[in-house]
Formats: sequence, structure tokens, C-alpha cells
Amino acid sequence: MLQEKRIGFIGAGAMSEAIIAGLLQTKQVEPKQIFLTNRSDEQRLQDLINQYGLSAKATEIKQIASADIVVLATKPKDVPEAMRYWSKKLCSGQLLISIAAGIEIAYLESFLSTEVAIVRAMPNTSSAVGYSATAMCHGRFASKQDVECALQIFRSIGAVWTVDESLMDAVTGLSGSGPAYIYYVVEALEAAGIQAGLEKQVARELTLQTFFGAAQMLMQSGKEASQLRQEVTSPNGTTMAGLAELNRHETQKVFQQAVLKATERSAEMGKELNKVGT
Ligand SMILES: NC(=O)C1=CN([C@@H]2O[C@H](COP(=O)(O)OP(=O)(O)OC[C@H]3O[C@@H](n4cnc5c(N)ncnc54)[C@H](OP(=O)(O)O)[C@@H]3O)[C@@H](O)[C@H]2O)C=CC1
Ligand SMILES: O=C(O)[C@@H]1CCC=N1
Repeated sequence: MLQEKRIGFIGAGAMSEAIIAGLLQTKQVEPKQIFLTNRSDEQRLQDLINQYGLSAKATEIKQIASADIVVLATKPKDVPEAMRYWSKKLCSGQLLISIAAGIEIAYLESFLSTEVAIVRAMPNTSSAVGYSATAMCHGRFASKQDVECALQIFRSIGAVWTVDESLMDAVTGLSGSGPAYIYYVVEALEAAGIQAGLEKQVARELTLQTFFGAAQMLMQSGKEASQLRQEVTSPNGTTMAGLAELNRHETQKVFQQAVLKATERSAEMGKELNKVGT
């Protein structure tokens, strides 16, 4: 299905790159099917075109405006400006996929005078290696084929779930921002390993393999995280000592609060922009 589609990206930032890298790595699309534009950073655009072998024509506005699928990947604050410009160029028959945090479908529709199919999605940066956790919902003009097309894009760069739009802020707080929480923990474990006497590279490799192994256990064993944690924890042993310190600082609660804060921020960003209006 994606083989015949032309995909235009509005925004040439971290997320567009992650999705493009994933699509190309998993061979779902060829470089010539991808068109890309940004606002002003010519060097960044050229770097991506060179790195991923995209056609130089990729920057042509006409190509994006007539693409089968247009991915809106600017920062949320830049969505009004981008939509004011691009909404005049989009037409029914095209599928607009927005990945902007907090931005509601109704808000995007308010810029459009034609019945453009819209999918709102929240992938994460693991798209770049084919392991995104993406959730998506769709607007009233999206057909079954449009939804299937979006599902196929996000399946090709990881796993995808469909949710009600009211849950998109929660998804953003959990899995959209989620990789950053994991990297934050990895930074801490690596630093602790070094402090305890390990060489930097060894600390890094042990940490990464521990994360990878734990993720595999969670996915393959069918056991709850709490049960797996208990299996590591010998009475009066090392893990118990480590976990006692985490509990003393209410670390689980802190992580829960972090996800809820991020969820709130996603909703807030949408509200801030809706106030701006068209
Ligand atoms: N980073 C993440 O982990 C995730 C981000 N998201 C969402 O993805 C979106 C993009 O994020 P990210 O890639 O990190 O952002 P970046 O800041 O890395 O990239 C934003 C891009 O948008 C371009 N841009 C800004 N205004 C316009 C415009 N009017 N027309 C065309 N292009 C424009 C910028 O161009 P220039 O540099 O020339 O100004 C830049 O290339 C955000 O809405 C974010 O909420 C979703 C999931 C995860
Ligand atoms: O930090 C942000 O706002 C974006 C949305 C999800 C991940 N990064």
C-alpha cells in the first residue's frame, strides 16, 4: 500500500528524521517517495536530503502540496503558522497526519475549508530504529483506507494502538515522552557504575544489556513487572538494599507524577494554541 504513496513532511526536525529513518530502514518506502520542507534551516534540510538519499526536488512546495500523505511535524507552537500556509494547499483526498503534541483534530480542521482526512498520532523517537510505541486517532473525514494507511506507516516503524482522542494527552505523557524517562534512568545507572569503579564503556554496556534483558523478560515472560522485580530481590540481599533507597525517595511516585505532569502539559499546550485560533 505505501509503495505507491508520496509522503510529504512539514518540518525537518528530530521526529521527521526518526520517522523517515524508520520508514527507509524497514524498506516500507523508497527515498524518492519522501518530500521534505522546513521553515528556514536550509543546512538541516540539505543534510537530511544527503543523509537519506532523498531527491533534491524534495524541497519543492508543489511536491508536498500534492503528496498522498502529509505529515505535520512542526513544534506545536509553530502549528498555527504552518497550518495558515499549508491549509490553502491541501485538498480532500489527501491524508494529513499530525504528530504535534496537544494539538486537537478540531483545531487543525478549523484551518481547512475542504474535507481533509486527519489522523492525530503520537509516535516516539524510537521510530528511528523501528521500535516506536505510537497511538493514534482519526477525524471525521478519514476513511477506513486512510486509517489503514496511517496504521501501516506507524506499524512499519514500531507498534501502534488506536485510542480515543481524549486519551492522546495521556499517551503523550507516557510513551511520547517516555524514551526520555528511560534515558534519564540510564544516565543515572551509568554514572553510578562509574562511581562504583567500572570503566565508562563497561558501565554503559552493562546498563544497556540490563535494560534490553529486562524489556525482553517483560515482553516474553507474561509476568507482571512487580513479580519479576520480586524474583530479583533476595531476602536481605543487594537488590533489597537498592530498592529500599528508591522507596525511601518514593521514586515510583515521582515517576508517576512525571508522567501526569507531562500529560497535563500536553493538554495545556493544546489549550494555549486553541486560544490563538486561526
Ligand atoms: N521529539 C519527540 O520525541 C516527539 C515529538 N513529537 C512532536 O513532533 C513535533 C516535532 O517535534 P521535533 O521534531 O522534536 O521538533 P524540531 O524542533 O526538531 O523540528 C521542528 C521542525 O519544524 C520546522 N518548522 C517550524 N515551523 C515551520 C513552518 N511554518 N513550516 C514548515 N516547517 C516548519 C522547523 O524548521 P526550522 O528549523 O527551519 O525552523 C523544524 O524543521 C512536535 O509537534 C512534537 O510535539 C511527537 C512525538 C515525539
Ligand atoms: O517534549 C515534547 O513536547 C515532545 C512531545 C512528546 C515528546 N516530545
